[in-house]
Amino acid sequence: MGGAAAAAAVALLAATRRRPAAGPLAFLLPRAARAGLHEAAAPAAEEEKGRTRRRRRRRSSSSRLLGPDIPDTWDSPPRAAARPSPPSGAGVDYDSTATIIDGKSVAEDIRFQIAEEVRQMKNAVGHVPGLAVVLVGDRRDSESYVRYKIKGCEEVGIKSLLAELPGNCTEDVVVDSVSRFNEDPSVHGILVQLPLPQHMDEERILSAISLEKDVDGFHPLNVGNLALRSRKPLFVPCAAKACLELLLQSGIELMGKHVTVIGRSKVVGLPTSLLLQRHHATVSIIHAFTTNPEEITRQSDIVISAAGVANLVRGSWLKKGAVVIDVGTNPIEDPTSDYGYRLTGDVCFEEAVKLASAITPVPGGVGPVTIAMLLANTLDSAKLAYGLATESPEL
Ligand SMILES: NC(=O)C1=CN([C@@H]2O[C@H](COP(=O)(O)OP(=O)(O)OC[C@H]3O[C@@H](n4cnc5c(N)ncnc54)[C@H](OP(=O)(O)O)[C@@H]3O)[C@@H](O)[C@H]2O)C=CC1
Ligand SMILES: Nc1nc(=O)c2c([nH]1)NC[C@@H]1CN(c3ccc(C(=O)N[C@@H](CCC(=O)O)C(=O)O)cc3)C=[N+]21
Repeated sequence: MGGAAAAAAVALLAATRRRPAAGPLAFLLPRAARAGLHEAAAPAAEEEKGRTRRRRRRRSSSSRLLGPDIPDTWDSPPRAAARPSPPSGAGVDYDSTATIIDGKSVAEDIRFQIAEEVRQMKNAVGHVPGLAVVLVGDRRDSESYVRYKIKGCEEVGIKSLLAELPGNCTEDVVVDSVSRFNEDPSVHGILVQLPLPQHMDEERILSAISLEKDVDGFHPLNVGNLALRSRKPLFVPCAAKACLELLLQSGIELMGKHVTVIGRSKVVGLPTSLLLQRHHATVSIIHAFTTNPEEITRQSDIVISAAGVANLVRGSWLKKGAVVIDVGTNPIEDPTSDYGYRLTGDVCFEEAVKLASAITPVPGGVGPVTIAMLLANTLDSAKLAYGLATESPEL
């Protein structure tokens, strides 16, 4: 963001007020056109419209945004292929009163706040946060996700560095790249994009990231501290934080609620279930060996799915009024799309939206908030490095 735009963004921030009390989810309803950060320097009339929109979307007081947060050795059964698609709901009136939780809007608010804090940091210490991304190989999906992360950095004024390594390089080359970023004082966060090529020892590479720069929160010590009630991790994995942020911002109570998490990976399922327990939810975990998963989800107030299986969660898996958070991001063939495929979640949206009280879409739900949380973790890391914070914030 340029100087003028940043100044306008500050003015805009100063003009915002807390969200007026409305229905708990009213401020997250989708809107036709959402002002991006780049529009902060828009002319006065546009700016006034932006202010009104932002006022409507102020964060709820229960949400905590910025925080500086076991090896998986089980054998997996053969991975279930994408389930057969249910009848297409395209163009159909869903006959639903569910709130569609707008992740893009939540992410935009978070980025807006981060941009302001980055500006303040620059004024205070003359430095901005830095995020280093290590990308090994040429998987198209990984390349896209890395692009989103770098674009997110640009939008909020975080410096980004990218190390692109060939898929056939050695593990040592990746570890060396991580080590260089560990030693670079302008880098506050290091992310090694997963999955890594099969010949590499993921645990070894992730453990090479210094604890203070582990903005993905995958370091065993960060995972362990997340699991222990008396401890606090430096960083919490971004997708888990995103799920909690969406629930809290949507005014959804967690204490004593039965939440089912589908998936137990270190990227999403495991940290999400641990974070939910810290918020006093009663958590059930479903994985690939679970029998009759639908019996568990049918009893759940909240279902969070991160299995990576398209259309796994059908309407019949949900109780009426359940809240559904769909983390799954699965490419499925679609000859009508420009690229020949489109992204879909784990949840059969057309069926679930008829039963749920609130639901995240894919795309436009958890994904953009995950990226925003990566920026938040990087900012928090830089705050600690420059002495602007003394400990990681509450989870
Ligand atoms: N939107 C976002 O921000 C993000 C989205 N994602 C998406 O989330 C999904 C999951 O990602 P990730 O956790 O990295 O994936 P993994 O493959 O590492 O883990 C998947 C988990 O789901 C479980 N699982 C797989 N199939 C089934 C099934 N049929 N029934 C029940 N459980 C099942 C597995 O069980 P087991 O442990 O027994 O093998 C495993 O624990 C993917 O679609 C990914 O693209 C990921 C990160 C962020
Ligand atoms: N070290 C590491 N950390 C990760 O956090 C990590 C990773 N590796 N490897 C892959 C998974 C996946 N993941 C996503 C992040 C954002 C979107 C996202 O922004 N999705 C958009 C859609 C994007 C599109 O349209 O292509 C959305 O849902 O709206 C999706 C998936 C993070 N992961």
